[in-house]
Amino acid sequence: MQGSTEGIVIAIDGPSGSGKSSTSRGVAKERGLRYLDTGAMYRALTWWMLDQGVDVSDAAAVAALVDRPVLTMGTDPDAPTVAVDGRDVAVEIRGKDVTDNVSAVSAVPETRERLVRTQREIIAAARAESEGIVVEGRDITTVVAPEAPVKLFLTASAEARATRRSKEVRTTDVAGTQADLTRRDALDSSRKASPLTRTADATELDTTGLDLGQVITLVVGLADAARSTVTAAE
Ligand SMILES: Nc1ncnc2c1ncn2[C@@H]1O[C@H](COP(=O)(O)OP(=O)(O)OP(=O)(O)O)[C@@H](O)[C@H]1O
Ligand SMILES: Nc1ccn([C@H]2C[C@H](O)[C@@H](COP(=O)(O)O)O2)c(=O)n1
Repeated sequence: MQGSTEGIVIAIDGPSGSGKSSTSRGVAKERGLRYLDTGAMYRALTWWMLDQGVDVSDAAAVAALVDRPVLTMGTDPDAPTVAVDGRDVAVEIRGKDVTDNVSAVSAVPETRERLVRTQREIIAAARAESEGIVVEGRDITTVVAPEAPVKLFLTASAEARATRRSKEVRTTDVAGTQADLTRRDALDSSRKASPLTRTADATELDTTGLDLGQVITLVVGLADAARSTVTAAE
């Protein structure tokens, strides 16, 4: 269990489009915490590989280069940033090319070793310097921060997720959007290295019938309860 002298860690996992980023940012803003989007880190590494002309279906080629690019993550929930070798790639990492290839890069064990190491460094710095951090991704509750006092597995029906994402990217092709989310979930859940899974001690929160404000309020409540439990125990 984490002590109150250091900031809290709130770990959130879940499938694509379940609301991890929006919820995490909202909670971090409400409680003055830092925010880390680990998916953006996998996307940034994928962008760099593609930019270098690396064949990302070749795991050995990806593994040989994972330590090359310098990733810099800004953890202010009001303005999170992601840079590769000093270049802001916030827009580029949301492109179709990166989205189509990020699961392949994420499945390479060396990719995960490198990024998990960096994520733990960012978490440790945030805990030392602030009230704590909300971290979201696919393996935060299981691998990156299994000791976090708040562990959530966010879900929503595939239809709800596709409808939300279609609205966000302004497409009427909800079926196509759903197929893309489902394809990525299948890859991320079936890979050998740290697949997306819910552990027994993570609270599952199905947000299908809830709006974003309601989800944020629920998670803030869980975070406040965890903080007061840790403080009372010391
Ligand atoms: N509870 C909710 N109700 C309605 N819309 C929501 C809710 N939660 C998130 N959204 C919206 O759904 C879309 C997807 O949310 P978000 O990007 O936070 O999901 P994610 O799990 O981080 O996705 P990814 O894993 O693909 O990065 C966004 O447009 C967001 O505003
Ligand atoms: N902790 C994480 C975070 C992300 N990934 C991979 C798998 C996702 O498909 C991809 C992009 O993430 P998103 O921006 O959709 O949250 O990155 C992972 O393997 N582990």
